[in-house]
Amino acid sequence: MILTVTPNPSLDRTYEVPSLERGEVIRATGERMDPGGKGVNVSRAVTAAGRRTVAVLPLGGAPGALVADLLDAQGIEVAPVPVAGATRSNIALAESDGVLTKINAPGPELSAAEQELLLETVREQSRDASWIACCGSLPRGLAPSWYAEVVARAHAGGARIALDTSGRALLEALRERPDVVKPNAEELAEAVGRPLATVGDAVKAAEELREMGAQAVLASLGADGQLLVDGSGAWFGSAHVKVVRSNVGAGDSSLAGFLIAGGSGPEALASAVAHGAAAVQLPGSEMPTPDDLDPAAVTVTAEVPMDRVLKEPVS
Ligand SMILES: Nc1ncnc2c1ncn2[C@@H]1O[C@H](COP(=O)(O)OP(=O)(O)O)[C@@H](O)[C@H]1O
Ligand SMILES: O=P(O)(O)OC[C@H]1O[C@](O)(COP(=O)(O)O)[C@@H](O)[C@@H]1O
Repeated sequence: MILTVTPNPSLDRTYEVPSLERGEVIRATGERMDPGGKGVNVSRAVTAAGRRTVAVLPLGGAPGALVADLLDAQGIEVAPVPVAGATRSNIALAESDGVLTKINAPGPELSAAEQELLLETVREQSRDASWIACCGSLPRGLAPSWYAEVVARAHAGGARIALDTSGRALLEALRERPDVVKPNAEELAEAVGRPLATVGDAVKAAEELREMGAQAVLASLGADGQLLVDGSGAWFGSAHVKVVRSNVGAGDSSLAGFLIAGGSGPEALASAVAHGAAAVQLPGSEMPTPDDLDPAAVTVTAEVPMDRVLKEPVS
């Protein structure tokens, strides 16, 4: 079973708009609502793949009830932690030229009792988990060391941990040696405090995260593909994508693909790339089913193109 932990879930609202004009009334041409948050999306993708997952998440207020209903409709097993504050709503504005603008709300502050209940729920649900995926930003109330504590507890219980977060929450958790971390290019650049211009820059940054404690780094580089750097070396994976519809949740879909395929090595990287490529061709944060995947379009190589200039460099 793959357990996911999303301390700050969301109701994701996507509006399709012709283009963004500041200060104007913009009429949306389409809208959709998805249950969101990075771990929630991992659970949606794992469920879409026909594998068992349980999603632990705080839920509160009317948006929280809606997230619960949407997850129920998708057949996702949830271990909810009831909280007094309302679950946040995150907005994505998808322009017709493919540019996406996101507004992520801070979310409710968790009280001391709610924090304790969240940790206790993670502990209870961890019993038959082979992997625990801890994903997304931390809500107010949780200390930046929160994920570090979850990693330490999971390892003590014999589970492996995948961590997808950023900033201090990521840096503090590295000391507990998470089995895999999944930064995107911006998060990787922020973690090492340097810009990334080439694939080689990303490899060096990933190696630095390993020196700081990560056992493996699955770095997603948007349109440029993905890198896996672990104790035995580095691999680069990419896939041809015809039309990008929405990249919301593409990283989450990738992480799910990686874990479903065992969570280590080049085959897991290939699955991560296939899941990311499929996700960007679906609307909103819809997660791919096996029928959406095109493994033949994926290339994985140990000959990492170190000098390749990134299409989406991070300055
Ligand atoms: N514009 C794109 N074209 C092709 N593939 C993409 C594109 N954007 C994302 N992907 C695929 O989805 C994966 C995850 O996307 P990325 O933007 O790196 O992650 P995140 O959603 O975490 O920010 C990428 O590594 C790639 O495989
Ligand atoms: O916890 P954060 O960093 O605010 O991110 C939450 C958002 O991330 C998502 O999981 C999307 O993930 P990506 O940013 O990887 O595309 C949304 O569902 C959610 O709105």
